[in-house]
Amino acid sequence: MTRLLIIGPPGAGKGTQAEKISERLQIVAISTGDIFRANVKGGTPLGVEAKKYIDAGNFVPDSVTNNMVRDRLAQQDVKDGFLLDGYPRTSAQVDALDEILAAQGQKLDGVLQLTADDNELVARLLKRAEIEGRADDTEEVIRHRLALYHEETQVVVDRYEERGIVRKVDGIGAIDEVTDRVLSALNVNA
Ligand SMILES: Nc1ncnc2c1ncn2[C@@H]1O[C@H](COP(=O)(O)OP(=O)(O)O)[C@@H](O)[C@H]1O
Ligand SMILES: [Mg+2]
Repeated sequence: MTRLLIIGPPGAGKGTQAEKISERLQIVAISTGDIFRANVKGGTPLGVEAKKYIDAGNFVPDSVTNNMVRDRLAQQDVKDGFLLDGYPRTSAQVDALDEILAAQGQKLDGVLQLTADDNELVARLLKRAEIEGRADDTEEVIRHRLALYHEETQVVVDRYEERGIVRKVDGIGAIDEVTDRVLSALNVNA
């Protein structure tokens, strides 16, 4: 049973690496961004609410996001472990996740921090925009999301660092190279 988070700025490769880790460790990867985007696409009430924030590169409010994660972590497929991608992004979300897990008698095993410099991130996201056409992958919105990461999410890393559970991985390089680094940081044989 493994309970992990992957954290890093937009474009660091969280989604890319989360897929590899979840396959290798046989745990479910949960991306809050993907869940929101699916709801936006499906026109659900949650999606309609979330869209206003996401399109502008802002965070969906903590209360909405925390409730969504609480519901998701109550599902059966999470029982063998999980890898959260894109959550928590604020200090209040760290508290909420602690509460959600404590209520189940659980806690986090590790936090994987993926790093890359801003210029690399912008370049990757502009390229992703060509492929996926995400509404929040324009240069202006990307810069705003990076600023928000530095302002709001760096503190999340700091809080987990105090607990001594952060494993930092350089996200620059070929995808497979980064995966090897990630797996060795998790003490998994590639
Ligand atoms: N190691 C890498 N080198 C180059 N491009 C990468 C790498 N990892 C991911 N990418 C690309 O960068 C973009 C952002 O990756 P993604 O996994 O969606 O990041 P995040 O979920 O952290 O925002 C994607 O288009 C992906 O193909
Ligand atoms: Mg992502």
